Amino acid sequence: MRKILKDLTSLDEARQILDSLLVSCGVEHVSLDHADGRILAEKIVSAINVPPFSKALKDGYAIRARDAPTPGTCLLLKSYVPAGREDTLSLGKGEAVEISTGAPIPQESDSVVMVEDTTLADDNVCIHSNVRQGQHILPAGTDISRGETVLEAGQMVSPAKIGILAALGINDTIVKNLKVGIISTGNELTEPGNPLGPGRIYDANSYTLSAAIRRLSAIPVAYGIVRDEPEKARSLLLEAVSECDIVLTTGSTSAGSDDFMYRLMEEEGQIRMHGLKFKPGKPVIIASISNIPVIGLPGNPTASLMVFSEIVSSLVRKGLGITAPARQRMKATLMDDVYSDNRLEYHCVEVIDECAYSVDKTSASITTLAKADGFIVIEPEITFVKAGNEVEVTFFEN
Ligand SMILES: Nc1nc2c(c(=O)[nH]1)N[C@H]1C(S)=C(S)[C@@H](COP(=O)(O)OP(=O)(O)OC[C@H]3O[C@@H](n4cnc5c(N)ncnc54)[C@H](O)[C@@H]3O)O[C@H]1N2
Ligand code: MOO
Repeated sequence: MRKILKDLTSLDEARQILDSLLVSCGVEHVSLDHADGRILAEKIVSAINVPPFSKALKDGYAIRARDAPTPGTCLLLKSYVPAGREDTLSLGKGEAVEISTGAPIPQESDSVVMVEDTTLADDNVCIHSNVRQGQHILPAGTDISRGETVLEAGQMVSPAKIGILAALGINDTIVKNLKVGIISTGNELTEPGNPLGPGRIYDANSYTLSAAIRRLSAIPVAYGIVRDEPEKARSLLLEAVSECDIVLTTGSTSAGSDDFMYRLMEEEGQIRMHGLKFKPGKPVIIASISNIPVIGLPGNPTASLMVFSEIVSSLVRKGLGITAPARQRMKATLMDDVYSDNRLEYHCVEVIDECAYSVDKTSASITTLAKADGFIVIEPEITFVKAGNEVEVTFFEN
C-alpha cells in the first residue's frame, strides 16, 4: 500500500529526534599511513625528547662563544661531526669542530657559527661575526619534552600530527572507528563501470555518501545496490544493523507503491519520523533498529547528500565526540528569481563577487550540489524571492 507523506516534521524537530538517538563507536589500531583524518581515541604522551640531543641548525662550526669574543678570532679546527654521528665529541678551549645541520652538538660547545661567517687558514677557522651563546642550536627536548602530552583523544589526525607521532617513534595509533553502512535501493540502479541498460541509471548515492562519511572521519561500509525486493532488502538491512553504528539507506522512501523502506523499518524497529518539511529532502525516515540509528534518505542525489550533510552529519559527529566547525556566511545579491513551495528550502547558489546565482537543477540532479558554494534559506511561508534582493549565503563546509 502507498504511504502518503502528509504530516511533515520540521527540520529543527528532526534534528532533536536525531539528537535523542544513542550512537556507539568502536576503536581500532591504524598505521600512520592510514591515520590521516581519523579521530584519535588515545592521549599521546611523549616517551622521548624531540630532538633527542641538542642539534646544529646550520652547517658551520661548533665553538664555545666565550672563545670568540670579537670578530676576527681564529680557533683550532679539530674535527668534523656529520649528522648521525654516534659518539659525542668534546671540545677544548680555543677549539672549533666542523658540524653539519642536524648533527649533535659536541660537549662544551654552546654555539654554532655559519660557514658563511668564517674563513679557513691552515688548521684554523677564523670567525668574522659576533657570536651569541646558544646561536644556531636547538636544545634537546625543545620541540617535545619527555612526559609531555602532545595530542589529546578526540583530536583529528592531520599531516602535522602524523609528523608528531612519527617523530616520537610511534608507528600505529588508536583511532575511533564509527562505521556507517550504506544501502542503495532501486531496480534502476547500476554499479558504475558497467554498461547501462534501458531505463537504468548509475548508483551515485553510495559514492557521494561514502565520500561524505569519510570526510567526517567515520568509516563508510557500502553494502551495494538492493533491487526493489523487500526480503533481500530486509536481510541486508539487518546485516548492516548488526555490523554498523549507523545505517543509511537511499531511495524507496517516498510515496510510490513500491517504496518499501519505511515498512521494513517499521517491522524491524521503530520509526521516529517519516517526512521532512524540507527541500531538498522530503521523504526522509528516522528510525532505529536494535538501538542502531537507521536513516532512510531520499533517492534524489542532491536531496540525499543535502540531508546527510545538514542533518545526519551531526549524529556521526556525536558518535565520534567531535563538534561541527563554524559555518561561514555572507551577504550577497540574488541574481535569479527563485520560486519555492511551503517547505523550508536550502536553495543552492554559486557565489561570484558577492552575487549569488541559483544553480538549482532540482534535487534529482547531482550537479546542483557539485556547482554550489552554499545555499540561501527560504522559509516555508515564502514562495518567491525576486532577483536583486539581498540574501544571506551559508557556505558548505568543504
Ligand atoms: N507523489 C509524490 N511523489 C514524490 C514525492 C512526494 O512527496 N509525493 N516526493 C518526491 C521527493 S521530494 C523525492 S526526493 C523523491 C524521492 O523518493 P524516494 O526517496 O522514494 O526515492 P526513489 O523514488 O527511489 O528515487 C528518486 C529518484 O532518485 C534516483 N535514485 C535513487 N537512488 C539513486 C542512487 N543511488 N543514485 C542515483 N540516483 C538515485 C531514482 O532513480 C529516482 O529518479 O520522490 C519524489 N516523488
Ligand atoms: O527531496 Mo525532494 O524534492 O525535496 O528531492
